[in-house]
Amino acid sequence: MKLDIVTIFPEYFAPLDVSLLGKARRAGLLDVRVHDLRQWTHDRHRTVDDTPYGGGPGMVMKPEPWGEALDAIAPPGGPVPRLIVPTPSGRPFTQATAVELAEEDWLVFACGRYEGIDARVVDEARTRMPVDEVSLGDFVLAGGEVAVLAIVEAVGRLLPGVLGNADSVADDSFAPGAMESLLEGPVYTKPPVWRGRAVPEILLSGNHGAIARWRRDQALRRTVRNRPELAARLDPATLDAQDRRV
Ligand SMILES: OB(O)c1ccc2cc[nH]c2c1
Repeated sequence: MKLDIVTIFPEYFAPLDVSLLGKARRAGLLDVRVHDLRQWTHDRHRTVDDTPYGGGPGMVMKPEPWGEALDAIAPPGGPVPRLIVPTPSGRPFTQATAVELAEEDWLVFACGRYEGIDARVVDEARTRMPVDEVSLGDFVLAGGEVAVLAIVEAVGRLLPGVLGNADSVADDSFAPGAMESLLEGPVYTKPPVWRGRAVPEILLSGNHGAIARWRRDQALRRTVRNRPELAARLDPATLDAQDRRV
């Protein structure tokens, strides 16, 4: 998968050189290019923002540098990427979104700053590529960079070969299939007793069927407790009276 990231803070993406994603890049599974938006400015101050039409606080990112950046990265008439634009006003980014994006060959990320990017940039981009404006949640960051890091990690870990144990993806919270709308339950490792707290006996039993049932029950309990709106989506048959009580 090819990723192009456009930002005025390229240094934000140093973390993409470490851990899983760093290994994936070195293994050739991910081809990540980070671009400084200011390379597409032409004035002495390398200006990327200006005051908002209609008044109001803050500054807005100018369309010209973005237009030139997208033209340079994905020349019109050439191969077409999927443009991802993090914004607090975007559609919710979920595990299902990550799974969908992991199927793409080429993603371009636009990191907004200030009050956002001039709306004509996305409008114009939509005439020649798919554009997803996405939000990580009902909170506001100072720009799109942290959101892009999160999205790149959520998508990158789904690519074949990136995670050492591909099975763990299937057990993710929200993973399509058995775990959809379910939170992962608690996990344990050695020692068997730590500060007087023992690992649940069932996990030491070797009874894999019983362990699977216990884990699902724990996932259901945690989902009912922490995300009742997700639990409400579950088939009632999978939630018995005891689980609903948690
Ligand atoms: O919270 B966010 O995902 C986000 C994304 C982009 C911009 C641009 C300025 N503030 C932003 C916040």
